[in-house]
Amino acid sequence: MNKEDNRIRIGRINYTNVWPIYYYFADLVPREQVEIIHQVPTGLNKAMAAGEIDMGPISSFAYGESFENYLLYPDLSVSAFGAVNSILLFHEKPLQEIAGGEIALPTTSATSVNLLKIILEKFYKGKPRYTYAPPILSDMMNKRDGALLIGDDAIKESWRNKKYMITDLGQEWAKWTGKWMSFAVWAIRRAVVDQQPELVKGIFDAFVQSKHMAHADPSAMIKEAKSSVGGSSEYWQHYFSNLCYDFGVEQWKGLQLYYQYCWELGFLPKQATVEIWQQNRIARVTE
Ligand SMILES: C=C(O[C@@H]1C=C(C(=O)O)C=C[C@H]1O)C(=O)O
Repeated sequence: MNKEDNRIRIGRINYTNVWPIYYYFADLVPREQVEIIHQVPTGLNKAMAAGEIDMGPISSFAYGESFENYLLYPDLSVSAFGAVNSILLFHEKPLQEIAGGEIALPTTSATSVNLLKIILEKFYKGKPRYTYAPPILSDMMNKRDGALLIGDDAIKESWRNKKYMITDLGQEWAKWTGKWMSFAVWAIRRAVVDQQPELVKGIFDAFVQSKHMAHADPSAMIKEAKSSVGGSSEYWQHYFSNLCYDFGVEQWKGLQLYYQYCWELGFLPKQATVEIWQQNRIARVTE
């Protein structure tokens, strides 16, 4: 809660990928009760862990790090089965040849950097050296074999790119596992669920309604994405309809496998369990 005015503090990833869930949201909740904080995923992950925000999308990896403190909303995520179009590795040589090389990772991401490590280390049996860098492709590729970008940074470079091979990590994950991948999940601090159950429910309903409204008629959202980020209407039509904003059994199964691999490879200290908020009941997801 914001100490001065008691508003609930809600994160928002400042990439286009979350637009459907927010596009109508502000009109559906009492404005005096919510404050929206825009940041890149790693910023939101840290703010949630520090108690500076109360709920919102975080990297699914960050949920795996702090799952004891959070519950997840059902029906809300940024997921894909196969290509995501905005989680992209740029590289000069085929993956087999760079799996032991130098890779630049963006400071904006937590889920996708660990997903890339799983792909290169577990699936391609490599052991690359990683360096973290701000998401600027030309700098990242300086003396490196590959660079990962996420969100709008990845989208814009995919439009400009004439130089590199591009690997979509969602596609790689589906190829090796046959599973869904959820990149962002909607977390709520457990204490907030206890303190503000009605508001937690109202906010959930508003997010879900925004998602349905944006899906039913995406034209205004597509027009705005085109004017503020660039690209064509066809691009955004495909981008939004290709991403999945639901969070159900298929997405949970994919995420459980991701957490298992993160644990096996030592990226997470414990195997995370997915616990879902259900109108004040808690459901633990098991396969
Ligand atoms: C689909 C995307 O997923 C994002 C990737 C994240 C990560 O790698 O930590 C976190 C949140 C998501 O917004 C994207 O960035 O385009």
